Amino acid sequence: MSKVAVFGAGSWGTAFSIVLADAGNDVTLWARREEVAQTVNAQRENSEYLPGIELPPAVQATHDVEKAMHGADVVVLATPSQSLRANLTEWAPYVEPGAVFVSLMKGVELGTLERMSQVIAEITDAGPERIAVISGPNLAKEIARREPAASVVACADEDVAKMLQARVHSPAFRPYTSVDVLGCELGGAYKNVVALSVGMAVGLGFGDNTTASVITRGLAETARLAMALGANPLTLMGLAGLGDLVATCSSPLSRNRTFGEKLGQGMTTADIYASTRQVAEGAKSCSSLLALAQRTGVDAPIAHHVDAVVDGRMTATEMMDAFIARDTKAETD
Ligand SMILES: NC(=O)C1=CN([C@@H]2O[C@H](COP(=O)(O)OP(=O)(O)OC[C@H]3O[C@@H](n4cnc5c(N)ncnc54)[C@H](O)[C@@H]3O)[C@@H](O)[C@H]2O)C=CC1
Ligand SMILES: O=C(CO)COP(=O)(O)O
Repeated sequence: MSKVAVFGAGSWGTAFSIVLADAGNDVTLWARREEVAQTVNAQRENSEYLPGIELPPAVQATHDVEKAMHGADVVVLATPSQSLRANLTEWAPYVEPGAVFVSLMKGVELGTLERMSQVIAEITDAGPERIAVISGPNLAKEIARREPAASVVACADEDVAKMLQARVHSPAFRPYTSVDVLGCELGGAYKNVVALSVGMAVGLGFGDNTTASVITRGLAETARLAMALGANPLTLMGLAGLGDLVATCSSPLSRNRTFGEKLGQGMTTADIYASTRQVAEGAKSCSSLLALAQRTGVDAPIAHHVDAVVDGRMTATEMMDAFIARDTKAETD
């Protein structure tokens, strides 16, 4: 059996451990808090993040980094994007030589404006053939319940993408390969920002015309930036683009959409942070994606307005009014 180390025992790290175990891997799940690792091992459940889901015997949790890394040829990273740099700096000395990194994270680092694959490359000595991304319409709770879903495994080296595809293909999880790491990462990070604005529309009481309009213009904005940075446009039409955008913007399970809904109902960002432990990546990545768009010379009205609402400089109502009042133009511009 092949061993995979999963770092981050939150919703997605835990749910993805189930996929890996179902696909025939031996999984060591690293938890930041020792008591979480102990509970997982004793009760076969991560009661805080995935209550009611029984973890298969092939998933063992630990708080010990060295133990988690030992013998693992694949290292899966599922922490919040903004803490990855600090986390990986601590973990890098224990990585097995030649191990492949897989990012499950959907954010862009504040300040550096780096995607997670870029942060991994900077902190470790791994080349692009050792850095992959898995991204798609994969809400953790549904994946943990083994509801059928597809996803994309992207790596610049297609053979490595195929190797990982085989390692994560389970009875309920269907992975497709891609070599477009950048397109997958930007699709994953941007859909969170769009989901925030869709959530705001829902929180304000608007219906499906509004949300469909925002989703569609969100896809146009994502594609504009991703293509300017070199992504394959077809990636944005695929599972890591449109697929994830639709899942996240439609689902009450999405933390980003829920965060937006609360903003739409008038809660402040500080109040929302105080009300949950769960990460909503878009609330930070709206700033980094906006800065990336500005640096690239790309128009990003959704990121611009979402950033203003999250930062308390504008209300959700003012954002929706501003969307409609913008200078008119051709749809395909
Ligand atoms: N939950 C989901 O449905 C999906 C989430 N993702 C992505 O996976 C990544 C992780 O998200 P979730 O597991 O959902 O988040 P979560 O909020 O459920 O869990 C976050 C995990 O990170 C840990 N953590 C928090 N701060 C930390 C720090 N400073 N250092 C180390 N660990 C820290 C927490 O203890 C927890 O284990 C995010 O980038 C998210 O966008 C991707 C696909 C699906
Ligand atoms: O990325 C996700 C689904 O693919 C999960 O979205 P949220 O982080 O908004 O819950």
